[in-house]
Amino acid sequence: MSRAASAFKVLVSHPNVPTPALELLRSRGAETIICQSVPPSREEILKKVPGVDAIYWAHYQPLNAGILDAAGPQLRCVSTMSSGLDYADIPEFQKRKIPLGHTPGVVKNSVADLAIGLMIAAGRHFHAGRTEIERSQWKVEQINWMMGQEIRDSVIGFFGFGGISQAIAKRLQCWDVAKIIYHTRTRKENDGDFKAEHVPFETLLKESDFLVVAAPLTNETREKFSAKAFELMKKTSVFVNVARGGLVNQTDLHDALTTGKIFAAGLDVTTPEPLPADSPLLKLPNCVILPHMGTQTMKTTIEMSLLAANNILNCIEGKPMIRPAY
Ligand SMILES: O=C(O)C(=O)CO
Repeated sequence: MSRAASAFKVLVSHPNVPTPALELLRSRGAETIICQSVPPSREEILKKVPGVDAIYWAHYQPLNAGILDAAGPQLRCVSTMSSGLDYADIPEFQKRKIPLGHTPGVVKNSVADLAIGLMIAAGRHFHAGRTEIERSQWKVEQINWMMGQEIRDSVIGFFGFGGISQAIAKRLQCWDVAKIIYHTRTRKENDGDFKAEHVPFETLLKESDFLVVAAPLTNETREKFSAKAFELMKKTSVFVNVARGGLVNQTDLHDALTTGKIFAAGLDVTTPEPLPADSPLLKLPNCVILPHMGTQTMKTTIEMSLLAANNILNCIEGKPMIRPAY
């Protein structure tokens, strides 16, 4: 264990941060100031944050100038406990030269597992099938009932080809897929490891049998999947989003699912979150929706929490963050 830094204060924005991460911070000299509200209350954060050396941001509320101003000029660093940073005002951190860390990498396995679950659940009518049982509509005598899409012999397309997409591609190596294609701004050096091919966005849309979205939400990717995109996709295609709801125009997705432009969708992320219980998307038989639980396993949550703590500790101890955001 490295030398304990002199005492410093860390504001922890959520009471459920795993104990190993809190113990790690304390073992290296941190006094942890833990917010108790669930869901986190901005009022409590603003009350407790003045004077801290570091902020451990463990939820998805805006992380912006308001929080940095309230913390004060002694603030040395912030780490989120998330991979995505769409809720953080990164330019504001850059302007103030405050290091910001996050937790990509460690999320890839649990999100990849869930994405494959969604590919199958949406492609094979898990939601509609369950509903039919509840409605006593189990039509097992009909040979063409609940016909779904198979992963075998399919073209699997990825929008984004970072850690999560690559973890999915790695898992699919033994699923007898026809081809793996992906679209990113630039070609990935290691795509050959996954027998994947870089293609233009339009080709991704036209050729994918399963299209998985696993890219950050930025100004460039916002609503990238709208009517124009769904129009180009195969009528038999399955659309899966494990990234952020904001990459999709949900009204257009609803239209694509109800008019047969695409076959089905599996979503772990929506806009807004939580999705209102009366959302029209929830009424669709060909849409499987989960409450943003890609990283919800104990193993991954602990890994994320430790990485966030280590980002902060590195910074306090004068070393580069393990996963800096910029
Ligand atoms: O880490 C993230 O950004 C997540 O969305 C967790 O599911």
